[in-house]
Formats: sequence, structure tokens, C-alpha cells
Amino acid sequence: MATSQPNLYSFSSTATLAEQLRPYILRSQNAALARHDTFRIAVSGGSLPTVLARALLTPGNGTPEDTPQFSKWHIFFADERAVALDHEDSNYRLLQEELLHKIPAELGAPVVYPIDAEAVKKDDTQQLADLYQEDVMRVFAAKDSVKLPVFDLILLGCGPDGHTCSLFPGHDLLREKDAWVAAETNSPKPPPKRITLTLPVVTSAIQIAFVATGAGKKDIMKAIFDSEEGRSLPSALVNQGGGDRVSWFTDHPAVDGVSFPSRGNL
Ligand SMILES: O=C1O[C@H](COP(=O)(O)O)[C@@H](O)[C@H](O)[C@H]1O
Repeated sequence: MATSQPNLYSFSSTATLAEQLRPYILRSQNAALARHDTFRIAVSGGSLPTVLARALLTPGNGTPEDTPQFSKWHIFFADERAVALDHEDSNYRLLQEELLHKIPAELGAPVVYPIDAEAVKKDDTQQLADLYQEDVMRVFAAKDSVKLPVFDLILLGCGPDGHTCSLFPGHDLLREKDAWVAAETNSPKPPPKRITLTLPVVTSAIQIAFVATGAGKKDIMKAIFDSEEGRSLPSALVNQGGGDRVSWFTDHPAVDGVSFPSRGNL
């Protein structure tokens, strides 16, 4: 467990949040490119892709540091629903519509890793998770000695129940120690069958950012940051495992009444 505290940033609007998320992501990109000439990232579905697109597709100042170099990006899904890739519940479809299809050609095209569409048809969620883990292993050149993939950045949402990825409160998956990608077959939020990165993978990332906006998140934010009972919520477990590598990008309504002491300055 990390001893440091997560950073909690709050902005007056989603537009301002997106403006600040952009340099955060690009700093992470630039550091990753300097380290290994590639940017390995995992993204969530839900409300995240819209904010992400706003952050990344707004023209910057034109310098290389302020430009997404998408041709060097490898994009995985932090979680995915076990549905066809063009299904309305698909996180891949959502990311395509919000971001991928809108990237200007001159910024290059990322390599994107959707789930295996054929395995979805077989209705075998465990196989789907295993195949996705193999994709992750290939990109991280994993040998038996490699314990965990270290993503450069993982972008997360937080549901009103405190779930993140497809890690739900009270589920056994929260105790998974070995698998990198796991099957969830009883999600309380539809659709029930999903795959998800596991907690050890999420908390091993170099940087981890949550985006949580709107008054609908206020109660769960209080539970995560201000209450003892909230300490076992999946999003709180990410805070505990990631410490100051975790940053929360919120708007004012989402943190109304939250008294967590160390709100960072970006
Ligand atoms: O089901 C899911 O929900 C979470 C949270 O979504 P949000 O709309 O409340 O931001 C999301 O992060 C996850 O990827 C998705 O599958």
C-alpha cells in the first residue's frame, strides 16, 4: 500500500477540466516517449471518452510537447463489455465515435486493442479475458519473469457506486492477485458480462487519472475521500495502491462537501 496521498483537482467546468487534462496526458506521453519511444495507455468507457476527446482534439500551441503523437500510442481498454464491437454498450465503439474517428490525419493513428470479436460470439467471458491478457503480454513483451505490465497511463472513471474499470464493490475480483485481465460475469451495472484490468495492474501504472464530474458523483466522492466505510470501495483501493501517482480530475459539483485535505495544484 502506498503511503502518499492521491491528488484531487477540481475545476469550475468540464471545459476547464479538459483544458487541464490535456497537459497532464501530454506530459505523461512525452515522458513515456523519452523512456521507450511508445506510449502505452489504458482508457475507460462511460463518461471518459467525451472528456478525453475534448482534451486531445482541441488544437494546442503547435509545439511537439503540446501535440498528441498518436502514431506512437498503444491504446488498451481498462475494461470492456462482452458485446459486439459495434454494440451500443461497447467501450470500443464509444471511443471510436468520440475520439478515434475524429483524430486529424496529420496527428497519426494509434494502435488500438479491442476485445476479440469471435470470442464474444462464443459467449465465453473467461476466454475473452485470457485473449485480452495475451494482447497485453505481447505489447509489454512479457516473459515469465515479468510480474505485471506497467502502463504509462491509465485513465479511469468512477461509477456512483464507487466501481472503476469493471471492478465492483464487494466482488471477489478485488482480491485477484495473479491475472492481469479478469472476467466479470455478474456486473450489477448492465451488461453483466465484462472483462477488466485487475487491481494490481491498475495500481502498477506510472500514472493513474480518474475523471469524475457532475453532482451525481458527490456522495460517492465523499465516501471515497472522507469516510472509513468507503475505504473498501474499488476506487478507494486504487487510491491506496497508487498514492500520489493517482490524480482525480473533477468538477466542483462532484466534490461539493468533500473535505479531503490535500487538493493539489496542477
Ligand atoms: O460501466 C462502466 O462504468 C464506469 C464509470 O462510468 P461513468 O459513466 O460513471 O464515468 C466506466 O469507467 C467503465 O469503463 C464502464 O465500463
